[in-house]
Amino acid sequence: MSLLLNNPETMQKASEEIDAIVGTEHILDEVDVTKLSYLQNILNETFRLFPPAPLLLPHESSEDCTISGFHVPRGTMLLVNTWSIHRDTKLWVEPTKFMPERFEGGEGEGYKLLPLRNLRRLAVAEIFSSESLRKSSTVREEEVSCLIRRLLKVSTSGTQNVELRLLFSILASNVVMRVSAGKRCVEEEHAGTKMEKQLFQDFKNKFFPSLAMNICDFIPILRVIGFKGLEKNMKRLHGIRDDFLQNLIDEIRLKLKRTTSLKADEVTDGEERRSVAEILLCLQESEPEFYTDEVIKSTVLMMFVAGTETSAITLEWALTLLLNHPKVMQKVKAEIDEHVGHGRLLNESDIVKLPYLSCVINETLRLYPPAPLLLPHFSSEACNAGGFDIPQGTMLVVNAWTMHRDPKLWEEPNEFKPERFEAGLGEGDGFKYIPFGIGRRVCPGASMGLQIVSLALGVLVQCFEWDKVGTVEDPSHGLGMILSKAKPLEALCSPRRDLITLLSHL
Ligand code: HEM
Repeated sequence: MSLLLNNPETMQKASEEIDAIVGTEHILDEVDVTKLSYLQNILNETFRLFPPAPLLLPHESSEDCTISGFHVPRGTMLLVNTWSIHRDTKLWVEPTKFMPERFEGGEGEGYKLLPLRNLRRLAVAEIFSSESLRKSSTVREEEVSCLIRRLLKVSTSGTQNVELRLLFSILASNVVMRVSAGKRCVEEEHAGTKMEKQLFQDFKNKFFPSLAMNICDFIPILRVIGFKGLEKNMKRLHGIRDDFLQNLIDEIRLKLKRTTSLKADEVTDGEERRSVAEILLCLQESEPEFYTDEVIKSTVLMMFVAGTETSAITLEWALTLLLNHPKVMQKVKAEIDEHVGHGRLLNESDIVKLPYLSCVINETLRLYPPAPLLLPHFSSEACNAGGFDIPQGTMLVVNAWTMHRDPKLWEEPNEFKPERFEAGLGEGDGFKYIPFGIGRRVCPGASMGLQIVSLALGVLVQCFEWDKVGTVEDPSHGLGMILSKAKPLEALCSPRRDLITLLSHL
């Protein structure tokens, strides 16, 4: 009540909601309360700012356990400081401000009320570690083989013009979906059918909201004043995504129950590869308060959204650049022929032996970083960046695109010259080349993204002859927060003669 008295606009908005939903015919009752989402946001925000039990009640660990990386012996008294979690600047935008709107669209229900830093540590240790990456290599190799089979099917009768954007997007989405949730986004049996396009479009609509939604991440005021019915659309989208993700994890939970009652350590130590959702569901058994369904859904969602288009777009740009630079294409091919040969398909363990292929991918990411403005960052304290005083709580947008093409930092910055990466990046060069961001919020999936792109590009060059459809493949890019090619890539493709025998066995 005190907060409402001090915030008359919020009071007004709450009373308008009650008038609209309850009306003046009867006194508001408990059934009405469930329909009053803004009122509930006010309560959530009040609990966040003034939790009645800021230290919760002391808990005693009944057995040895690990909480967020800390070993907690049996019989330890545990105090949870809700007050500081709820006012942590790394978790909340303007945490001391009373803003019930922050809970709109379900935001804050799950992971935001949890220590995100710990979740990130978990992500790095369990999901993106080199061991997890190694275990998921078969997924990437199988999906790349699927792509090759598709290309082979259309091109065995002779050189064919193929549209690659959809194929690359399906490849990346299937890999990320299998790694995160254990199943494909589109099954191979639907390859090339209308059903495939429809299924994939449905997937995209769920996880890649329109430009309007992205714009509001960068210009938050648009959320408050409303932008093209944005608030309504976001709520609708949140509902659709949430149903999809909940069904997905319920399905996995059921499967886990049916098969075995594995414990998390058995799951992570074993050789068998398990999806991220499966690992988290097993951890849920021992730490249900931390690994809630909300946390699991958020983690899987984050992987879909951040991992699929970025990888697919990089692959599309890389092949575009190779088509426009036949000498570079030739050099990549020669490297693969020398180190892998024609007797077997290139696999992930070959990538370290292909430094020039890596240079091509680095140079692609320099010229066309898929997230040219990275993600918006927020200054948790006042600082000075590049000579500018940045007050605490400022939204910072880093323009990686400009840095990657700055003539003070790069020689002939607009030229495609993979050789510039041959000597590796020197100390401090990391700050001028940031396709994955840098620092604490650096992309945790960078290694996985690089593996997807390197493997797919390497195998495409190893198995097929490629050519442009016209004289030059148009390198212009579209508008948006994600730097995709303006015109989807089409190319002429035919199987390499030397590899016909190998390809016929795929
Ligand atoms: C070539 C492929 C990729 C590129 C270029 C890329 C790039 C980026 C960039 C620029 C950011 C923001 C960093 C910042 O603002 O400082 C980011 C964040 C993120 N990326 Fe990637 N990414 C790629 C692949 C992946 C993959 C495959 C995954 C997981 C499956 C992934 C998961 C994430 C996540 C979860 C975040 C958010 C991290 C946070 O907020 O702390 N990315 N990525």
